[in-house]
Amino acid sequence: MTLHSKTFATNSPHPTAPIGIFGGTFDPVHFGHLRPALELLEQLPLAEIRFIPCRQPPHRQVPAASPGQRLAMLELAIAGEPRFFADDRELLRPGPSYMVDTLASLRAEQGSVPLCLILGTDAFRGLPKWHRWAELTELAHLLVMKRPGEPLPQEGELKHFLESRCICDPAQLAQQPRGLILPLEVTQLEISATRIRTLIGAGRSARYLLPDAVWDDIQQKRLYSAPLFMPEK
Ligand SMILES: Nc1ncnc2c1ncn2[C@@H]1O[C@H](COP(=O)(O)OP(=O)(O)OP(=O)(O)O)[C@@H](O)[C@H]1O
Ligand SMILES: O=C(O)c1ccc[n+]([C@@H]2O[C@H](COP(=O)([O-])O)[C@@H](O)[C@H]2O)c1
Repeated sequence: MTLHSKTFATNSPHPTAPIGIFGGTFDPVHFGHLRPALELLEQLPLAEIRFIPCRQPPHRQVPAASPGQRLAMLELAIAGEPRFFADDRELLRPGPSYMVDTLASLRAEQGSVPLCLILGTDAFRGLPKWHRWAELTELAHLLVMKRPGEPLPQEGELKHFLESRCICDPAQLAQQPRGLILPLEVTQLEISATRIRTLIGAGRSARYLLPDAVWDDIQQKRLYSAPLFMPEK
């Protein structure tokens, strides 16, 4: 397994344009990640989107594919979009992949450039279980993408957290480095990595749920097809 750091776009025509940060397990990456991310690039004043696969998800089982396998699939998936980048910082960091640590390292590199953490509504609703979650908006804005069957919180502390920071105008993201929440409508694709792993485990095809290059890679390496699939150490 070879992990490597990529060089990121530093010659953007808008050096202070916000950077999108899309964290996930990406086990595997699929069109439910890629299509909404492209729509955010088109709709918002973002310079780029960095996909950051986590090494050890804090609140779920160890991923089925290894860090190197998940990074390889991600790189295949984003190869054709010049403003998508894979960032392997969480894969290189031992221990649980806490997002607050990731955002702190990005903030140290980027100074006052606005950072926008991209989340689906399911991940947003789980936010109070995240490590030092209230600090996330001290480091970044949040972009919350609607996900099928996953409404925004309607009560409790998260509703208050959302309402006290919620904006409607995307232009505001570029005017301050952190602290705002923008809920977004994206094309609703009811695709999940869990469903893809289940299909493959049952001997069925996952074609057309993810890029062909990723599907070819999965087949070539026999990922997810138990009992043949042995995750790389
Ligand atoms: N179909 C989708 N539409 C919108 N957002 C999505 C979709 N699938 C995943 N996301 C968002 O992408 C981020 C990373 O998700 P993740 O890598 O866990 O994918 P997943 O499909 O939810 O995986 P799993 O089924 O293994 O939990 C999360 O913020 C999640 O809300
Ligand atoms: O920081 C945390 O405590 C934390 C807890 C749960 C999830 N996350 C991050 O949220 C992102 C989506 O997680 P998941 O489990 O939906 O793939 C991914 O980047 C995780 O590292 C982060």
